[in-house]
Amino acid sequence: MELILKYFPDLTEEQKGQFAALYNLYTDWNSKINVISRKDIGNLYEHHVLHSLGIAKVIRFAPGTKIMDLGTGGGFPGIPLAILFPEVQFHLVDSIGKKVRVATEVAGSIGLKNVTTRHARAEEEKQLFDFVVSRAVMPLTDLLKIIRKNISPKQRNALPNGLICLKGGELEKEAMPVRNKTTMWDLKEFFGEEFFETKKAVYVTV
Ligand SMILES: C[S@@+](CC[C@H](N)C(=O)[O-])C[C@H]1O[C@@H](n2cnc3c(N)ncnc32)[C@H](O)[C@@H]1O
Repeated sequence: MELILKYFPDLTEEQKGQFAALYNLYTDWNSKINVISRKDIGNLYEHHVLHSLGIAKVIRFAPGTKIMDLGTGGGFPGIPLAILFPEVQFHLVDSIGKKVRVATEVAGSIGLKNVTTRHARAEEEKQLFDFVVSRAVMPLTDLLKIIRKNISPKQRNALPNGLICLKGGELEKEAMPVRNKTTMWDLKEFFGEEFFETKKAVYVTV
């Protein structure tokens, strides 16, 4: 929790309470439904919460922005981002129902009003969004094929609408989209912990 304050010092008391509550909630839910590797639960704040918030270091979403988290699992990166941006709407989608249930229960327990969840394949989702975010779901080019239909033509942020993904060191092997403008940030520029040494945020306009 101190780790979140180290990089996001301006949190309100409500946000601090919400981030602090995640530890017990995820420890409890993860013992019933596996959404985080069990040996990694002790690293919840560094490997999952702070990692998710890497997206907030590359873009500050404007109030009213609509975002889909594709393949959210237990709620990453959607739930940490929804805590940080209470005026932004997050729609968390996953094809595995019991994982979506964890995301729904955690969001409800901490009183998030800006989160909706859906048990579906993202291919079935018809709503429009300004951005799609995603962590550890599928290669960029596959994500782009699925979300082209979901990106709103209306712009309300400094960065044009598109896809923002969290990626690990495997990115070198991945094909980069050629027709879209792609920007990459090393998360080690923002976060000093060794875990972030190879982690990247990738933004692709759609
Ligand atoms: C490795 S998990 C990552 C979960 C979460 N994003 C995280 O970082 O903790 C990948 C998730 O993507 C979901 N997924 C894969 N393909 C999907 C699709 N086409 N539509 C919706 N969810 C999908 C899986 O069900 C799984 O929960």
